[in-house]
Amino acid sequence: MTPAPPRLVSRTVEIPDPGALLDRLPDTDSFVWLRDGEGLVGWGRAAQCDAAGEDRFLDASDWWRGVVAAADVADEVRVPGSGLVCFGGFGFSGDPGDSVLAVPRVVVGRRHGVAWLTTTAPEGESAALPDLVTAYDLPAAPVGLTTAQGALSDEEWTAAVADAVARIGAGDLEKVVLARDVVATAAAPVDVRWPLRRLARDYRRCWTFHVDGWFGATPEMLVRRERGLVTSRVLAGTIRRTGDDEHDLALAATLARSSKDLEEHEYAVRSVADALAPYCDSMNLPDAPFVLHLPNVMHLATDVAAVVHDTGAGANALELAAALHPSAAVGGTPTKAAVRLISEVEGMDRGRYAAPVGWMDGSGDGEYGIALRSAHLDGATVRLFAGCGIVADSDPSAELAESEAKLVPVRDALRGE
Ligand SMILES: C=C(O[C@@H]1C=C(C(=O)O)C=C[C@H]1O)C(=O)O
Repeated sequence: MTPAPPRLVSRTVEIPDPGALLDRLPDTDSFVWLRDGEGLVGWGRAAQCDAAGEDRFLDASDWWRGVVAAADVADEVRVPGSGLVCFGGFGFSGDPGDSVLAVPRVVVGRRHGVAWLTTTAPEGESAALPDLVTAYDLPAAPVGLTTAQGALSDEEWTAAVADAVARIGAGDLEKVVLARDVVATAAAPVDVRWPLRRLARDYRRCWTFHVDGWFGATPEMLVRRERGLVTSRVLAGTIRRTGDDEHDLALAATLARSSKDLEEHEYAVRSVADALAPYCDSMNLPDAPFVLHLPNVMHLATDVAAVVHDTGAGANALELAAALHPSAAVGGTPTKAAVRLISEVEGMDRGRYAAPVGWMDGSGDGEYGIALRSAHLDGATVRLFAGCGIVADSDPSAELAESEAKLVPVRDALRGE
């Protein structure tokens, strides 16, 4: 049961350039969605819906529709992300599926150079007036970090990959994405603003996020809905970078021609296109993927675009995310068989790793990324996750190396300068 929607009062005003948005964040209960200096940061909770189970997305979306219908909103900026907004983080699987949709008390946003401040409070309570002038002390670096294996040892995980390859060979399924976790422990509680700053600085083409202790910098946009235009960035097919630019370019060319990677990519694009089709018209699917260069890896990437049926009453960003999750990029093909195999062989609960994370506004516009290159912070413990698409000719030790490369962003972000 989701809670009855509260009546919220929300005010948005344009503000002078607030500088780096991450510098405005206090150290408690923050929400972050940033790419290349733009996006939203927030803190405090004016309202919250906890959801779980198979219906977690649609329960949360119904709650949000109720909140929006009851709210008193004045928004002088009127762009996607201004006015009333919620942040959401969702469980990967429906069991237990622990998820949240929360409305921050304060949001500071920037889009195309225009900045705004939104304050929201339950009716009858006065809104928090934030202090955007005081610079906070710089967050301290994590101290005394040690790293340990997660649910499976390296040997156990490569054995699970080999098992999955055999199942694919036997015709049980075509592709499955298997993930592993690694646990880092610091000597004192970690201030999430430290890794967030590093990720936002080093991974500018990714979306740096934080909701409820789940943070990371994802390169994969599950769905963006902006005034009725729907886009999705599909990734699948990966090569590690070597640090030698010339060699990396040659590797990128190999990636663009690799039949294993192209096949894996094709599954992922098809799953996104099929899932969006019932909600959208005029879909544009590029003929061939491009190579996305990130500091740690390169991916085959395809940007899918479409127009949502009936902008006003049509599916909102969260409902589209619900239709898309789990895509072949993080589940596999066919989805049901892949998700079953994941729960059989991974030996861990993914929590919110590889699930939708992002924000949505009162018009249903928003962005939900896939929570990859991510971790869960709980006090002094950080649990990092990474996974790989396994197909018929996957080599378990190469997949282990690929998962290590995908752990690099968060690992590096936790290091001191
Ligand atoms: C599962 C992850 O990444 C996904 C798997 C990829 C692959 O197997 O090539 C590439 C990008 C993502 O879709 C991860 O980063 O943990």
